[in-house]
Amino acid sequence: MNRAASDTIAAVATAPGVGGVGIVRLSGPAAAAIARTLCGRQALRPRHAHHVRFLDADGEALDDGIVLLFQAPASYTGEDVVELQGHGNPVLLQALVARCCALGARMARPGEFTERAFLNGRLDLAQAEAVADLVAAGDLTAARAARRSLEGRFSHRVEALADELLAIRVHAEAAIDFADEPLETLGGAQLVARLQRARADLAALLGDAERGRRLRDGLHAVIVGPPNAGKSSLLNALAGSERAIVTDVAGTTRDLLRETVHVDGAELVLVDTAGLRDAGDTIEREGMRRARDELGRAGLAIAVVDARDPDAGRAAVAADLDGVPQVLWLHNKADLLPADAPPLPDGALRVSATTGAGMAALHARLRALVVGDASGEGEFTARARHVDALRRAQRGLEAAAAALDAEALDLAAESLRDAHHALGDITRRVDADALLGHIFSRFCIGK
Ligand SMILES: Nc1nc2c(c(=O)[nH]1)N(C=O)[C@@H](CNc1ccc(C(=O)N[C@@H](CCC(=O)O)C(=O)O)cc1)CN2
Ligand SMILES: Nc1nc2c(ncn2[C@@H]2O[C@H](COP(=O)(O)OP(=O)(O)OP(=O)(O)O)[C@@H](O)[C@H]2O)c(=O)[nH]1
Ligand SMILES: [Mg+2]
Repeated sequence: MNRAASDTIAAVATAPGVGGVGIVRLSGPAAAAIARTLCGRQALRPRHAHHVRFLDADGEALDDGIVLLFQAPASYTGEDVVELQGHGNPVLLQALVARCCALGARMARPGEFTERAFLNGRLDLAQAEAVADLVAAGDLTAARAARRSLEGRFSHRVEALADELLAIRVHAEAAIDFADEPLETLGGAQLVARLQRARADLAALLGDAERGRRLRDGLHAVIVGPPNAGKSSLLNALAGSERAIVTDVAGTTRDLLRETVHVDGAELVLVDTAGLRDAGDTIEREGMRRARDELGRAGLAIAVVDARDPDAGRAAVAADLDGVPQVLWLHNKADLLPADAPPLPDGALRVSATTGAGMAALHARLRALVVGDASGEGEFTARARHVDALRRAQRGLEAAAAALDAEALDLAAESLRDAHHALGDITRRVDADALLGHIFSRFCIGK
């Protein structure tokens, strides 16, 4: 496999705009030569910080800064990498990139450094995706989870399972060659037991990946309830700022108001909506229509009712909650309740959006709804792509188990292959050659 790139890429690696320091990164076979010319030096010592002047075509200094050379393969991309660390002025940094291009580099596409790291085997595909997730993480918990994926925690579990499926495939393929014999004599019981274990491992991995996906993508939570229940006040309390207009007039909110909030490390895309009731002018009715529309796409409904008359509130919105995957009932305005208030229905929470009472318990519940109750350990980020692949693998293993049950070995082997390939799609490290290698090394001697 020779995927080594022949061209050298350049880009500003730091965020756009003015900063203390700005970095231009080069990667590829000409990176070191370009850097030597640009810095006017005969040689650059790898992994050594040289303070130099970055020179323009006429030998004039563009800037002064630090140059760093990472020699292949010990670099981020696996190629020669050079960093030009200059002053954080975007005009200067662009001029440095232009100078690199004049000396033989070309502008990098978005993600191309990490793509090269993947193509050179420094990262697998899931790890490369985790780099983007780490950079985009909205808080420390999400960043920690993305870092675990980047370190390979998710990939290692996928690969361990892929290895086990490979072994099961090898066993099944071998048994096909002796199809005249009964499956029992070919270790059929062992095969079934192994497959059973793999299915359990896959189910556990799928659960963790689904939580990882929610950690990354956030949960789409729609706040609904009758007018004046305190929906907009709740949005403001969760957002920590006065985003929505709050008044004591029923029917204040009409438009949908969207706000991304982080609750104990879990991301929620909150949507405030118009109060639901059988009244209102044309504008309010359009607001309610939008609220119901939004509910149809929600992963969670946060149903807010007035704690002093929760039954009326529930009656007003219950019909609209059909089909919403999860519903959290909030009895708001708890501060106005008498001390001897009746007990809450199961799963409901009492809060006060204005005093903050009960908000800590609400945070904990929301976090659990997003990422589950699992302890912090083992958390990693995942993407919809990964969850889809794991589901495909799950369907393959189910089909394989059914085929084995019917002693249809050919079919079982085919489904096992589908499942194995689905896992391979996640890291893109499993390929046909690996299977062939295993099969030939184990079964072909003397045959
Ligand atoms: N200045 C700077 N800071 C940075 C990066 C960078 O590229 N440049 N990174 C960019 O994402 C992140 C760090 N990631 C990196 C990953 C690998 C290597 C690297 O050179 N790896 C070699 C050597 C390993 C070693 O000696 O520890 C290797 O893996 O062989 C460098 C940075 C965050 N901070
Ligand atoms: N005492 C008390 N008042 C609250 C609480 N939450 C909201 N309110 C008050 O209730 C009134 C209505 O609050 P909003 O947040 O506008 O209610 P809403 O559900 O968004 O109402 P609509 O947008 O009209 O559907 C305001 O006067 C708030 O100050 C609470 O927890 N305790
Ligand atoms: Mg409102």
